[in-house]
Amino acid sequence: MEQVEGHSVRSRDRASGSSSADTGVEDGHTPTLTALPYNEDLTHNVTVVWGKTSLLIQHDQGKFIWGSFTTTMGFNRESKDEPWTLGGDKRSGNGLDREAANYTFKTNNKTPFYVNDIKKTSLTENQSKNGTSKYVLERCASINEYYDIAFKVMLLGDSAVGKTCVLVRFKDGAFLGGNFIATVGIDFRNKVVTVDNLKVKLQIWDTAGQERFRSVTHAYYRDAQALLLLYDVTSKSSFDNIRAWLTEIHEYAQKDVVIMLLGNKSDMAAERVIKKEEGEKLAKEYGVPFMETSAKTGVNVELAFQAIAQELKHRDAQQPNEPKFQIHDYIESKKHKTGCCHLV
Ligand SMILES: Nc1nc2c(ncn2[C@@H]2O[C@H](COP(=O)(O)OP(=O)(O)OP(=O)(O)O)[C@@H](O)[C@H]2O)c(=O)[nH]1
Repeated sequence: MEQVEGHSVRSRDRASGSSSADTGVEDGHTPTLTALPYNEDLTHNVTVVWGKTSLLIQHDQGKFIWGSFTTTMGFNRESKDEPWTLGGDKRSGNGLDREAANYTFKTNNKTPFYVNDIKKTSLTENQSKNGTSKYVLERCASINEYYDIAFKVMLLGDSAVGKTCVLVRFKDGAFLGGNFIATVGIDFRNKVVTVDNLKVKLQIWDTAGQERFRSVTHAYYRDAQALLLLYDVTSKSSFDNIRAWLTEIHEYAQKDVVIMLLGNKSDMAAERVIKKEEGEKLAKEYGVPFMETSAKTGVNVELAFQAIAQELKHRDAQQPNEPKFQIHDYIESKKHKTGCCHLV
């Protein structure tokens, strides 16, 4: 059976290689998919029930995350640009997660809104001076989201290059600062992106960079349709090891796997030891697309995954006489559109 982070399987699924019916079970919830009528200016009364996410994480990842908690919302929206990310605020847990309360949300979201689970400290505490409330949307962002096709993507690279942070930035729009906690083994998150009006689910596997987990992660290579290979622009060894990673990839991955090289932590200008040109040169040598990213600022993170989704979708739908999708051109065209400040 397909391993599901928590999302229903509704259609063709390249990630599992099979076609599956809707299981109806997502993130441990059994969602009720009753569409609420669209209202330009919806106000939702939400009952907040605390503690479920901790149970979920315990179940999903086998660990209890103590000391912090964030809002979790189950909802449906057309794209990640919909107006739900009202701001970000991570706080320490202080026992409030045993409380229950009624909060009111106001939104002009155009898509039906489903509430499965909302966690927060206190609404009054989080009301900013101008009266708007702040919420962090995490984990359930794509709950209930329909998709047409799915692919497996893997994040690879040395320990501490920022794989988990890049994934969290892409999935939740947040940065995991603070103490570094190395990934143990392998973990994954799903995210649905839109490519030419098609919903493409990316099942993204976050691997442990530490050598001792290598044999575990090798087993997952062959199922991946795309690999994001990361180095840290402030770490020469992580850059030097890219060649070894590519050798492993050629040994264990599918022959036609899509590979993209990412130089992460581009925000750390003062500590940088690897020039952007060096990354470009290496990528060119191996014929793979390249960009510098920052999980901290978000620069190019979305673009990297979007480009992968584009490439995979086009490959899947490719007709024999059709010209191939040019991922390099796509990246360059999008980079230029983001303007001066997002270029690296
Ligand atoms: N400044 C900055 N720090 C980052 C960035 N990405 C990650 N970090 C930090 O780098 C450290 C390692 O990040 P992780 O994402 O946990 O690294 P990883 O590659 O998943 O590590 P493993 O799980 O051991 O393979 C953390 O302390 C992050 O906060 C970034 O883009 N900029």
